[in-house]
Amino acid sequence: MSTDFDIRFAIDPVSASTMNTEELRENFLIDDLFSLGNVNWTYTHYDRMAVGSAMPGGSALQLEVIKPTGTANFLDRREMIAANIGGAGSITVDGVEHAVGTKDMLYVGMGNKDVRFASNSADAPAKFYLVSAPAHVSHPTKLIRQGDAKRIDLGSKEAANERSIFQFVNADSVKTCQLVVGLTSFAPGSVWNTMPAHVHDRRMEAYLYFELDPDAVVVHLMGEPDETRHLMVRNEQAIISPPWSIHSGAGTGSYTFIWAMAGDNIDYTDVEKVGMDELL
Ligand SMILES: O=C[C@H](O)[C@@H](O)CC(=O)C(=O)O
Ligand SMILES: [Zn+2]
Repeated sequence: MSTDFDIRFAIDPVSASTMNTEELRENFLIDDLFSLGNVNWTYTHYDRMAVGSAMPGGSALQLEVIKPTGTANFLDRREMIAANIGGAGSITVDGVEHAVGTKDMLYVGMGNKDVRFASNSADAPAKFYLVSAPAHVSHPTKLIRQGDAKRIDLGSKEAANERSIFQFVNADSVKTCQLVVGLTSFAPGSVWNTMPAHVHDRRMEAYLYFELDPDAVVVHLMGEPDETRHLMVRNEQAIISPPWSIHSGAGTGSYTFIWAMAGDNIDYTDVEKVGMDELL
C-alpha cells in the first residue's frame, strides 16, 4: 500500500477571482480521490481540514501519519470521519472492528493509534471517504448510519431542488470537536443543491459528489456571491470550499453528495443566506 498527500494553500477571494479554469481546478478540485490499494490525502490550510480516501482491495490499509500533521500518529491531535460510498467494509480502531456498510459513517476520535481499513470483498471494494480536522478532546469512536441522521427535507420539484439533508453529525448522534458531516440526496428530477446559496466564514466546507453517471457532470458554483466561478465536477470528485465562498451545484443528471465542515463552531444553522439578487 502507499499513502500519498498533497497540500492546498488557503486562497483568498481576490486571488481566486483572477484564476483561469486550470488554476481554479488545481486549487479547489480533487479529481483523483480514490485509487485501489491506496490512502490519499489532500491536506488543506482551510481550518487544517484534510480530505482523503482509503480504498482497500484484497488486503487491509493502514492509516499512516503524513508529514503535515507533525505528530507521531495521524490522529494524535485530530479526529476523523470515514464515510463508506463503496461496498461493505470494516474499520478496525485500536483492535476493535467496526462493520461499516455502504453509506455508513464511522467517527474516530482523537488519540487512536492503529486504524485499518478493509473491504469485505475485493470484488466490491469499500471506498472510504475521509475527512479529518484538528481536535482537542477525545470523543468516543462511533458508527453512524443514515437512519441515525437528522433528516431535513428542503426545496421543491418546481425549482428542481427537492432534496433531503441527512445530518449524520447532530446533537443526538455523535460528539465531535469540529467536524459536522452529512449527506444530501435528491428527489428524482431535482438537480440543484444549496440554491439559494449561503456562506459561513467561520467554517470551511468540502463536498464529495458521487452516484453520477460517467458522462454526467455537476456544475459546481464557487466564489464570493458577486464574483462567481464554476468547476465541472465528475463522479467521485471532491471540491474544497473556502470559508468566503458559496458552494452550490446543478447536475446534468442525478447525484448524491457528502458535505463536511470544520471551523469555529459546529452549528449547522449558523450561515449567512445569499439572496438571489446578490449573485453575480
Ligand atoms: O452548510 C451546509 C452545507 O452547505 C450543505 O449541507 C448544504 C446542502 O446539503 C444543500 O443545501 O443541499
Ligand atoms: Zn455550507
